[in-house]
Amino acid sequence: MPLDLSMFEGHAVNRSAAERRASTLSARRSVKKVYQAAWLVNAVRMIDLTTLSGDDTEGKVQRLCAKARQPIAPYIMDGLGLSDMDLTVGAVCVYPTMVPHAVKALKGTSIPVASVATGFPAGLIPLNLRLEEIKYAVGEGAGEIDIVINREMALKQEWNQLYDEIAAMREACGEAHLKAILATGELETLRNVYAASMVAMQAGADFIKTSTGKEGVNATLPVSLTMVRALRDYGDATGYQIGFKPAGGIKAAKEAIAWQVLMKEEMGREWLEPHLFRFGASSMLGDIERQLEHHVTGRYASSSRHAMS
Ligand SMILES: O=C[C@H](O)COP(=O)(O)O
Repeated sequence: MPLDLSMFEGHAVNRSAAERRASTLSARRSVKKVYQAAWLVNAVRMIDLTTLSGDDTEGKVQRLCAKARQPIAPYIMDGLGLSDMDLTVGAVCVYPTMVPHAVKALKGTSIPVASVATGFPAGLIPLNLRLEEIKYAVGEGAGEIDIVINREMALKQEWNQLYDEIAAMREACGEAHLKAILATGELETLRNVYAASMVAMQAGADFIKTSTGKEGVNATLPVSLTMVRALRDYGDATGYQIGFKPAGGIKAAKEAIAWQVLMKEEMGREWLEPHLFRFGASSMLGDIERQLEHHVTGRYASSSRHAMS
């Protein structure tokens, strides 16, 4: 199916309105304190627990996968009355050459392995190599592929070319899910963010994702609101449900609540499930565990920089 430009051409996004709306998503106003622990546990189910560093090793990936299998210490789960719950994160996200290590370490679980691909994070290698990288990661066992879009095409508003590239990536993924990283911090305008979201969804993305975590500006609430409105408009027009993944710089438990409030208010409860929402985060789980520990014991065993009050 060719790209339908009418789904986004001429669509204006008012930045200050998006910023105003995002600033009212304060966790304290929308989530009663007594329910915060439940929202934090739900956030854990939706984390793509990530390591994307130059010094990644098999051992580091094994430790990450152990945490993915048991994200919250058993005594905290007991204290929450959740000792029977088989809580895991949503996925583990790694570089392509780390996929076999993650697949091995997650054997026997239903936790998917997500791999970045297509020349992450800049994507500035020829398309045939980007497609080969997808096929390599899928061949090694990745069930989810996080691709990066070509920012030059988005900045020049070459939407048909961008659509063709993402459609080719979709095909290279085969059965694997495709998450399209827009790198919104590099797209200059919210109008470009909205258009790129629409192009990615029309080209077959299962999820749209804000950032690689490597841009100067990564996930923000106003940009997320723009993307979520795009996926809502796309759903209204086509009937398809597309997932959303904010990623990059999300570290604090209270941020996990703010993003869930955004999804609940804009999309409804259904978008608070791992098949339609993920947090891409390398360090947020640690703060969530500290806050849950505090909820159970009334104290922090280790110092927390991100108290929820
Ligand atoms: O996709 C996930 C991001 O790369 C994670 O970014 P972060 O390390 O800032 O949490």
